[in-house]
Amino acid sequence: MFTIENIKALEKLSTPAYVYDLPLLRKNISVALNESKKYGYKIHYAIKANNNPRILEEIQKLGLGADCVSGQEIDLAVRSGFKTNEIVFAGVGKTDKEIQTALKHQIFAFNVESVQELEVIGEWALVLKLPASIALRINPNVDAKTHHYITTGLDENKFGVLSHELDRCLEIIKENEYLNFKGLHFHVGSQIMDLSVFRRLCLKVNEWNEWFYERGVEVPVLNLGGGLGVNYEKADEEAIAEFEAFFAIFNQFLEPKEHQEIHFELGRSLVASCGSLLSRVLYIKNGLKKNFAILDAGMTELLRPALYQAFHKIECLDERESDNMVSYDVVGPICESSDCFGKEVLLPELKRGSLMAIRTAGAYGEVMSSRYNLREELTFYFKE
Ligand SMILES: Cc1ncc(COP(=O)(O)O)c(C=O)c1O
Ligand SMILES: N[C@@H](CCCC[NH3+])C(=O)O
Repeated sequence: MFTIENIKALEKLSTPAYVYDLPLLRKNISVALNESKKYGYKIHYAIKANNNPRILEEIQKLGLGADCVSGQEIDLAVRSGFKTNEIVFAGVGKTDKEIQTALKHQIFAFNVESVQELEVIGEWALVLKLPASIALRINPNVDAKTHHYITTGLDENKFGVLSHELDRCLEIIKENEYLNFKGLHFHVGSQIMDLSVFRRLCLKVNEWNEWFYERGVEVPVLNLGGGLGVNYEKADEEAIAEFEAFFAIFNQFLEPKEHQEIHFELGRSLVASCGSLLSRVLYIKNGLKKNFAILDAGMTELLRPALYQAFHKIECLDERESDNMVSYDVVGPICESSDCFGKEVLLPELKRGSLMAIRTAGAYGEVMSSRYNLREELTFYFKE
């Protein structure tokens, strides 16, 4: 059960604030590492999920690599102590400056998403006389069965090199002595709860792997991306993601060649459960049709419910059980009707000042916050 007793300066707790449970973070990641190491797999942490310096420090110490989507993220990863040769860089719109940053740091691999991008990386590598390791991102047309905004592996999605352009990519790599072919990259989506999606991914990866070997091209690394979902309903009971089942699927269905390395880029499953957004009730408004609990946090602090109609468990920390349970629409203060954390949420009777926790907010929470409406800076607490 979520408690905040350990947080220092509890009386002075200012809200809205993110609170991160570091022991839970460490436990979650150690399970992920143990399960992945059973099969010799390597994990890169997808920094986009949460780039709070304290979280990065913890994750880096545990020995994960980093998966970045911008030059800024690469710089941050390096400053946070991640090894440069354990950093991968994806994204369909890498700028020249970002490519130079990645070259300068000699990262593990560019996950390349188009022919033109590959040409530009090649040009900069020649100009700077710095080698670039290339993993080609292939879109395997596997339905991730998740929200359509976070589905990335279908033919209609913008990600990855088109299959009929792979031969051209191999030519470009062959012609440029500064480009080294490192392997293949796949990522079909996020918050994937149906694990059969990963079985289907494996079957596609096997076919593509074969395609390269048939052409006499050795593929040193297969990077399967991330996407493992978390249980937002069972914030405490299932705080550790299904790493055992996840990695076992790849072990069962993937057919790597000898010496081929298998990498993953996990974000959400590593950090979601350790974060909660704390907020206080500003006002209660008992309407004709609905009761509204108006919080001091809104979509500016946690965008996921407004953007994806995502569910996050909402709890009152002052009183958990009551004979008098009331149904509330839990909303924020922002001038948007989508600024709603949950509709008809059954909670003990709330009052002005009630302390609330919006759970499983450690991934894509703080990083997606904004200052819209000129909101104040967020504050943070850490359970040590
Ligand atoms: C290329 C890539 N790798 C890794 C991730 C991390 O995904 P997740 O947080 O679902 O594990 C993402 C985000 O969806 C991504 O776009
Ligand atoms: N921002 C999304 C995840 C996107 C993953 C990045 N490709 C979420 O909050 O669920």
